[in-house]
Amino acid sequence: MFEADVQDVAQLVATGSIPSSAEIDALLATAHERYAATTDGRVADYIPVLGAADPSKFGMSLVTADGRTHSLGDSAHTFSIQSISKAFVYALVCDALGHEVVHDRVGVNNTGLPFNSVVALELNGGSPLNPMVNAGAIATTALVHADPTLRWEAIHAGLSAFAGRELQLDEEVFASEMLTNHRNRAIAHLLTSYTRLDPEPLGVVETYTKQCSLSVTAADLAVMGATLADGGVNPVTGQRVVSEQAARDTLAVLASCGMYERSGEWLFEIGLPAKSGVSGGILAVAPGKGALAVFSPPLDEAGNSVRGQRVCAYLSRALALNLFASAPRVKEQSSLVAPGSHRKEL
Ligand SMILES: NC(=O)CC[C@H](N)C(=O)O
Repeated sequence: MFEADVQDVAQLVATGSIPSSAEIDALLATAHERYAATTDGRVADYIPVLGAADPSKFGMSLVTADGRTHSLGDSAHTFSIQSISKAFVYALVCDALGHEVVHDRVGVNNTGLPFNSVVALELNGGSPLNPMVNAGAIATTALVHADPTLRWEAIHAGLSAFAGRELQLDEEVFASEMLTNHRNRAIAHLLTSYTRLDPEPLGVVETYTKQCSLSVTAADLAVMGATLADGGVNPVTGQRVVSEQAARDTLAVLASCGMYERSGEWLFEIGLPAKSGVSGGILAVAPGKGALAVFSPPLDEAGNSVRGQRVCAYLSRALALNLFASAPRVKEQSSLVAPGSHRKEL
């Protein structure tokens, strides 16, 4: 899908080298121009208030792991973070409890099914399989704290630290989703029946819905992603938000599950850990380098922003960010090859 779309894109930055600020600005401008006229995709409306989003809004922001920010278009437009929150709540839980706890309760494998699938739970004996689908995210949110007030405070403070500013709750989105989140309530009850949720299920769904209703901009998301790219330290504020291990764990889960049932295609073609949300945000992280966030509400069938995916495909290629396209000299420095050793030619 994306390969065909970006076949004409030249790699403008040598693999392994650091692009200049002017190069990044020029590439963002080209990406914006290239995809501004795209009309594919549909705005999500199963959460009623999201259906009123302006499909023409289009913004992007790139923050490097050393804290340089580049933004374009509607990068300061606020929208609810939705499923992108799942990545950061997972990071906070891994930081506090260690990944083993979430691994036992949730898992790290792709379901191959839509993000709000009930069948996926039933097929797997009540295991949500991963923390990026709704079932796994609800189970992960439950691990933050058994007390609902402390649970919300920890999530609000944690996600704000990732963004480097205090994030606000979008009350309208929260109210709209609380009126219509019957499927998530069913999922939480099912998790309880499988003893995968300790606190009261509806209380956990309320916290989960709140975390999804936090208001962010593309610029915020890029800082949040750059914090993961920077091993858990927010490169703009300098604050350590989570451990290096928790940041690494999160990026690994984003690579396998962040784009739901399209995660395989995404990794194959774009080669970056990423997370999408139904309000139209996409965040792609280049470990050690930085993060790119795009906001554009029209979505594909899997619930991923259409323009967002295309911009990421374009910039991953132009900026040589694909993790699997490593430069030969990186290979020589790898600890897997002992210095001075020569592998026998096969
Ligand atoms: N994919 C998403 O962004 C889904 C999040 C949304 N709050 C839900 O639970 O359905």
